[in-house]
Amino acid sequence: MIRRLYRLWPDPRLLARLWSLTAAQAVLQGLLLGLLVPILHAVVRPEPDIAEATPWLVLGTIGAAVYGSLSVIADPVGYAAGGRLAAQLRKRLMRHVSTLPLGWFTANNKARLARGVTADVGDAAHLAVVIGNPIITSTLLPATVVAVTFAVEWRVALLLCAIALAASWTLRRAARVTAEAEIELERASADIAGRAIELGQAQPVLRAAGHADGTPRMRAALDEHRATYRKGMARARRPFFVYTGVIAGGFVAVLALVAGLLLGEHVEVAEAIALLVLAARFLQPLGNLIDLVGALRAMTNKITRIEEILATPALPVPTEPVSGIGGPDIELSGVTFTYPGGEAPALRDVSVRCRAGTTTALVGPSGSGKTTVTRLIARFFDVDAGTVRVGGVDVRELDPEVLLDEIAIVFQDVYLFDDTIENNLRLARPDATWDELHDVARAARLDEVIERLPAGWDTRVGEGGAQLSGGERQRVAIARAMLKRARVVLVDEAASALDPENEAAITRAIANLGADPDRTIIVIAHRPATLAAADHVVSLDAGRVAESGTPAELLRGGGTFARISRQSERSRHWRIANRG
Ligand SMILES: Nc1ncnc2c1ncn2[C@@H]1O[C@H](COP(=O)(O)OP(=O)(O)OP(=O)(O)O)[C@@H](O)[C@H]1O
Repeated sequence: MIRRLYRLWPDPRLLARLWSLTAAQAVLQGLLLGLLVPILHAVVRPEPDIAEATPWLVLGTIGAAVYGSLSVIADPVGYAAGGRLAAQLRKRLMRHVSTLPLGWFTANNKARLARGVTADVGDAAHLAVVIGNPIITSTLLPATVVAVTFAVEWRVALLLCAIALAASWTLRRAARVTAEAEIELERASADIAGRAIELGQAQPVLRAAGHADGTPRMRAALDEHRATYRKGMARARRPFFVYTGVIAGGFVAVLALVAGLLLGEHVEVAEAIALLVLAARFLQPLGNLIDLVGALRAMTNKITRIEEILATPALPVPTEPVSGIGGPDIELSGVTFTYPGGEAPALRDVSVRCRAGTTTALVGPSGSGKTTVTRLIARFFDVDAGTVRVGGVDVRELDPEVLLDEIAIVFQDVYLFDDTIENNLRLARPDATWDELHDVARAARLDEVIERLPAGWDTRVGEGGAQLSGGERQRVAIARAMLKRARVVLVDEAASALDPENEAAITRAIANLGADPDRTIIVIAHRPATLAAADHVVSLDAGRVAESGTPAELLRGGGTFARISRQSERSRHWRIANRG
């Protein structure tokens, strides 16, 4: 554990200093206890010899002064260490995270990162100081005491070694049982949390059925949780009792052995007293170790989570990156890709060519790989086989900043900052003039949204853009892409139903984006109007290109694309007829 902690910090000198001070104090304490032997030897006799005891007493006083000084030095070091260690580790995590592929930032991983950077790092740093020190003291002090005891009476020293072995075995068992009990408790807690969510979500149904306080399944989960908790606690406590028994039994054994040695005249009274004091100082820190088991486990979990993030491989950066592209054409050739941890490839041998200045529509059933194509172009991930080229350059050879400068992404669910519309647009180009802002707003059909807002351009859009509808947020993102003058724009058109005004506006906005002959657009299309306006359509199925060509060619071909188009046309008419 100590080694794992040490490896976690980029500059572990602070930790090393702190732990060396603690180690020095523990060893010194053990050695000072050893001085008891000659002192008691000189004093505990029919005629005490103070002169014989004096040098040892002086040595003891010097040792105590050194011990005191070490405490004075160690206290502020320990006090400051927690905060500094946390800051160091946070910096290391953030630096590593900034090198990870964008594809790593899934909702799950973002939650892991947030927990890692805040709670886990803070706790790990705090525990490194708060647990590291007692662990060092509780192991080094008994070890020094055993060494000193060997110098006095080897039989007692051997008995102490046997007690240490038994304690260590029980401690390991306690740790294992605690871990198992924790897993069981966690499982039962997750189950009960699931039932609680269900209880909340299903309230209307439950009330209607006269089960407002939950179904028998929910009550059974509660009972099960209670039983597991009781069983887990009882199981986890057992090794603790055994450990306490080992320590107490150990002391009785030492007492018996020392008494036997005294009666057999193998040791004198002074030595017997010293041996009992040494045994007491040996057993007390050893006894404390059991209290650290729980904290140690908590720390192991936190360290494992931090280590997992740090172990995620960074996006490889070329040694001599290409610093610019020619035209904005895009080419995927023979691309095969499986998501990290995924079982089947999301794309298999996919080849797609998008000429500069054209609009390509990606279509296909859910899960066919449309989003994956756009993610690979933006290099959220690297392909397993084949190449992705932007402007003729393999994206792996391109300077990552250049690639991100050239590309704008319009997600289905656009995230906006809780700021004004103006500032949300200026994010793309802070020095844009008012004319430019108005131009892009008009082209993205955002002008009509701004006109309706109470404070126009100065309207704050709320957390994540909550004040605007999904379609309106997409228009902001399209305007941003225009302002950025991105030559490659990847659009994931909103799949959910939009009101006719937003739908028409977004189709128009995408068409305006594509009006620039120096811009290539790839749009994951869900609307017939977008498909009809595309220069080229690529239809994907189960990660493969099923068909490709102009919309007219594909319609004539009568394949999947023609079928999807006809279906969506029919449902569109159906919707319109229903509205009417
Ligand atoms: N982050 C991920 N990790 C693992 N597998 C993923 C991930 N994202 C997508 N996949 C899988 O890759 C395959 C292709 O997914 P993709 O999102 O590209 O499809 P899609 O055509 O865009 O679907 P949709 O229209 O539903 O968005 C699917 O089988 C999906 O389950």
